[in-house]
Amino acid sequence: MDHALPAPRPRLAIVLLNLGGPDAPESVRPFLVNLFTDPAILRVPGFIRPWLGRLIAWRRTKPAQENYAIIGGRSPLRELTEAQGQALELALAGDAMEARCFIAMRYWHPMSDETARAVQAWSPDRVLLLPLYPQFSTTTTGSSVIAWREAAAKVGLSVPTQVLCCYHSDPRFAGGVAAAVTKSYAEARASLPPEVKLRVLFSAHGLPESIVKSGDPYQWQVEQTVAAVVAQLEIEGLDHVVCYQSRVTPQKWIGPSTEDELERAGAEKVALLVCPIAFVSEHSETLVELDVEYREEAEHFGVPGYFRVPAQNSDPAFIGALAQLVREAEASDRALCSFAGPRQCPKKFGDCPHAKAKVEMRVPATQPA
Ligand SMILES: C=CC1=C(C)c2cc3[nH]c(cc4nc(cc5[nH]c(cc1n2)c(C)c5CCC(=O)O)C(CCC(=O)O)=C4C)c(C)c3C=C
Ligand SMILES: [Fe+2]
Ligand SMILES: [Fe+2]
Repeated sequence: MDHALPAPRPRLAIVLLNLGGPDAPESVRPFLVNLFTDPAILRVPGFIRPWLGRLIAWRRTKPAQENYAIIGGRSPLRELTEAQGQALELALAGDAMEARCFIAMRYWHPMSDETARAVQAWSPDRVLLLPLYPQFSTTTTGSSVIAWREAAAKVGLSVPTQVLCCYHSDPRFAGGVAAAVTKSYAEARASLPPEVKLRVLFSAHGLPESIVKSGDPYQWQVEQTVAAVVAQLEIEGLDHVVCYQSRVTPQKWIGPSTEDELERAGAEKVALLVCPIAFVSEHSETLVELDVEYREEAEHFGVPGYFRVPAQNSDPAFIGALAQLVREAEASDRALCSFAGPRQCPKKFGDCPHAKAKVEMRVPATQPA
């Protein structure tokens, strides 16, 4: 009789990349310092950044704390991301590889350093960096990948690593969003008088215009996502707009702003269904900015109805889409957005099968000490 044990399954460490959020009121300031001293966010000469970043963080602390106070003093992002990781592991449980999910947040715990140590201790055969940002931006995925590379180099983690840079027009991802929009649209329609028109605002996080002008593909990818979602919506005479929220610096940001769209809808007496299109999890910018601040503004402008599509969180359609993307990455023998070495910036970060466009990226090469 043959008693040979089956060969162990290859191990795949999936590192979910997200922004992170403060876990207590006293974490708000250091979280903001981490954010505003990131060269991908604050694009000023390196010698000014630590000072200016701390100053901006200091000024932003009180309003941010007030926002977090509305949702219990902390961001729900860690728990929601952990739940996404568990759901993804479960979805991949029957596959040929043994997949384990880890979380690397960019600005609050668990951050890349601690996660890289945990990944190293698990001894994976491969690593897949999977951003919880459907669209690539140098400020989000780009920054997280740079931080991961530095952390991996520090702990000597040198297994083959792939980056799934973006999935903005993935039909399964878009299908999940479309299903959520369809449901919310029907609910909103049912609660409105028939003569009141309903408009869908696809609201994405904004970016300073200068970042987009320097080659960041984010805005283009957001538009691709909206087109992919709308293509799957079967809503006759759909009225929809792409707009941008969460401006936090005085520079010019990309538009139209979600706030301007609230004002326009008020003037036109059109009801609104707001769909977050660049966030896959609920957090302060959906639960506070969209649900509290913008709702109040909509009322102020006389918008005749204000509704919101929930973020995906661990919705099975979203997790199923991620599982398929992981399988496709596994089946591919090259990095989806390849990068050469631990400190080397990719020349073409956005040039991958998912980006469907060749975009020269100018990603800051170094991280703050
Ligand atoms: C210049 C500043 C900022 C840029 C550019 C930016 C881009 C960007 N951010 C997200 C997603 C998230 N942002 C979150 C919080 C957050 N972001 C900024 C600033 C910029 N973001 C600040 C100051 C904060 C802190 C909250 C606040 O002060 O209002 C979060 C997490 C929030 C949570 O509750 O945990 C996410 C997620 C994207 C997608 C993006 C560009 C594409
Ligand atoms: Fe990509
Ligand atoms: Fe942000």
